[in-house]
Amino acid sequence: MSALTGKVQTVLGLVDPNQLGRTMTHEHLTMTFECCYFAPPPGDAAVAQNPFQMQHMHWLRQNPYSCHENLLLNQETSAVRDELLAYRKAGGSTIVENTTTGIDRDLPALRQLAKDTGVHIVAGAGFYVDCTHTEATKKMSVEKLTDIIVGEVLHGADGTDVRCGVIGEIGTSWPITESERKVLRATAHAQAQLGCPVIIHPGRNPAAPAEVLRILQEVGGDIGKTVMSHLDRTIFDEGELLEFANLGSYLEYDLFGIETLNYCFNLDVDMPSDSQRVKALAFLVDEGYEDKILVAHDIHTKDRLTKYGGHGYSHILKNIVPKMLTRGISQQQVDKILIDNPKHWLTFK
Ligand SMILES: CC(=O)NCCS(=O)(=O)O
Repeated sequence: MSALTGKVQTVLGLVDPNQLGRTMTHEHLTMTFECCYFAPPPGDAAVAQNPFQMQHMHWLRQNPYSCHENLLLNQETSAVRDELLAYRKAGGSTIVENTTTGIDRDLPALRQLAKDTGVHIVAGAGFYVDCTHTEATKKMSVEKLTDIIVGEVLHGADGTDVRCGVIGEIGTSWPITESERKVLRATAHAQAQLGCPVIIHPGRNPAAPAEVLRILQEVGGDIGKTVMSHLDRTIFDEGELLEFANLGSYLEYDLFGIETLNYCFNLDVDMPSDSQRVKALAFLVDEGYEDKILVAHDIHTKDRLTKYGGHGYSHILKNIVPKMLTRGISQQQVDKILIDNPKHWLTFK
């Protein structure tokens, strides 16, 4: 039992879990994604230089990672503030901000956004994928990494007194690297000490999510308090999905709004449409997993902001929820996905 037990930790302090309301469990409000820059298709170098014009927006949505400027969400704090006010108007109340070390977490900005908008913001502790680990990070022991993560939750991160309320998104690649394995072990140790929520970014392979859970479990991680993100681009076969769901983590569909034809990070993947995502949720509900489902947009590039004609942070509340209700998911089940499941996950043990 600690001071955190039974509470949720936001960037403005501890709150009662019943205050959270509708929650997006995987968003970014300020970050950079230069680590994942992907060269434009042959012949498209010129448009990639300056795509923020109406006639290029379709290109940008099909090639979001091929324009440097699009990867700088940290330049859009004012637009994000407006988005959060719109999110509240649409009935949203809480956002879990998954930016970790390696993709430019900005805790003072998050605290200011929470103050300006009244949205509860929960910040993430820990480290993103291997290619963003510094040489110093790669050399750290599991014990040192654990101390850093625990400190980010108990005392504040990045030299601030802003405390993180979840561990993650913890980044993993496929295959999982040695440095990422150490971070995963540290995550499990920190979770065992703190009783806190964990959220994982799996590598882009159907075997990745289960392998991450195996590593966490091996060193005492609490799988029932762990979210597996990005299932919409990772596991496609229904049998494999059920096998994974049976392991007991939360199941997150968090790329709502992305309808890219060619997924540049894994061309074998057919990125699902939002309709297909809703179908996957309905399937999991039918199979009895309604207590484990979470949803979000994982906004991490500029083009997805309403300022640039994108879907914004209110898309699920405004468009996806009505669709869910027409596809066999009841209002009570929607409320579980948006309110109850996030609340249970985010509450410290
Ligand atoms: C910020 C982040 O990691 N987003 C996920 C992008 S991915 O293409 O689904 O890996």
